[in-house]
Amino acid sequence: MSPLIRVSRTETADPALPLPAYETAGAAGADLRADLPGRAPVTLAPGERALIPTGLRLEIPPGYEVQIRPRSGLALKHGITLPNTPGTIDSDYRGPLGVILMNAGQEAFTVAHGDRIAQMIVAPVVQARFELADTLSETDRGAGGFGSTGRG
Ligand SMILES: O=c1ccn([C@H]2C[C@H](O)[C@@H](COP(=O)(O)OP(=O)(O)OP(=O)(O)O)O2)c(=O)[nH]1
Repeated sequence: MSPLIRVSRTETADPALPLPAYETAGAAGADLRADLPGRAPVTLAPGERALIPTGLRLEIPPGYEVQIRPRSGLALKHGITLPNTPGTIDSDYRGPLGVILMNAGQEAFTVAHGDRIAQMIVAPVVQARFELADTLSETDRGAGGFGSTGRG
């Protein structure tokens, strides 16, 4: 069965704003909306970023995380992205969910109340254990990285 994420609204949120929703049967991401009730739209100049409230708090079940990712349409048409993509929402976080929106385009972009600004992906996550070791197991790759296997 799919995990249940309990959602509450922040004190100042617009109760009429739709909750995150999957737009199609096979969608991986549920769209998040800007919650700016009674506030002027937020205009991002080229290169500018802002924390946009969603008006939501999440109760993510243990063993899961939420990733906040850009919407490709906004990215392609307007250069709108998230500098921290994918934003990580921890299962024990109960604060307001915010989206750090950045304008990597060449023109100003305005976010209005209710706009779909990003999408959230729910994913299983594991916590590893960490142990200090004197030596690590050997592999064919060894220390090769950062393009060590050549171009293409
Ligand atoms: O795009 C984001 C990223 C994070 N968060 C919230 C939820 C997350 O659980 C918390 C902490 O995020 P993160 O661990 O990425 O931030 P940090 O800079 O390491 O802060 P902290 O020291 O609070 O963990 O902030 C958001 O609302 N939106």
